[in-house]
Amino acid sequence: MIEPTTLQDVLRITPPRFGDHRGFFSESWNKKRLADAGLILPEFVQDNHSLSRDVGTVRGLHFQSPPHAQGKLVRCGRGRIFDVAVDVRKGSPSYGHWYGEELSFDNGVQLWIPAGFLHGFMTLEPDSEIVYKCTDHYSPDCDGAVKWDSCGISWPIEEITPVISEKDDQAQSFDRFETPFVYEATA
Ligand SMILES: Cc1cn([C@H]2C[C@H](O)[C@@H](COP(=O)(O)OP(=O)(O)O[C@H]3O[C@@H](C)C(=O)[C@@H](O)[C@H]3O)O2)c(=O)[nH]c1=O
Repeated sequence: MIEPTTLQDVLRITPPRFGDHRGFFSESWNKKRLADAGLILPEFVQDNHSLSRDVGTVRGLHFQSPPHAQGKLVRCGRGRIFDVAVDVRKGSPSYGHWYGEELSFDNGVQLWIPAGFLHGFMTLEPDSEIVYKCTDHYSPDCDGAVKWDSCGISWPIEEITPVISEKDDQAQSFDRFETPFVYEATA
């Protein structure tokens, strides 16, 4: 099932799961199935997987600038995360707006986040894992971050100090961020 979100071009994808007495089987990515449903995504060239030990770990908000901008197809492999996209396409009607949703091992929901959005997440269970496909390779020279708490996002756990990387702690705030992305209206 492919569903819109409150952000144009960010999509929610829920692949079917076939359950039986052993557990379930699911095609977590099937290019043809999505194309048959009308969704043709750019080619994926890298798969990423990270583990976050503590509840309240925040990674983000990240982006890669052109020419190595990345679209990401994100899911939770274990545990639960609150995954967020922020529209930073200059000229977009929803510039600066964010969308967040709980992705979990149990719900199997995926988010398609195209280039032009910041991406980040907060873990809601210990030992949560995120798995995501990317449309461009990692490019440290194009890597950038915006401070996780500078975009007005309503994070689900507000009462704890998040576990974050030094890089994310020193990230620029959203009001100083000069976006390298430009909105291109789709038909
Ligand atoms: C992102 C990335 C990192 N690395 C290395 C660099 C560094 O030594 C180590 C950890 O990198 P980071 O601290 O940037 O990892 P992390 O904070 O998990 O970064 C990720 O966050 C989420 C929210 C995203 O959307 C991703 O695109 C990516 O930016 O892994 C790669 O080798 N390839 C990659 O694609």
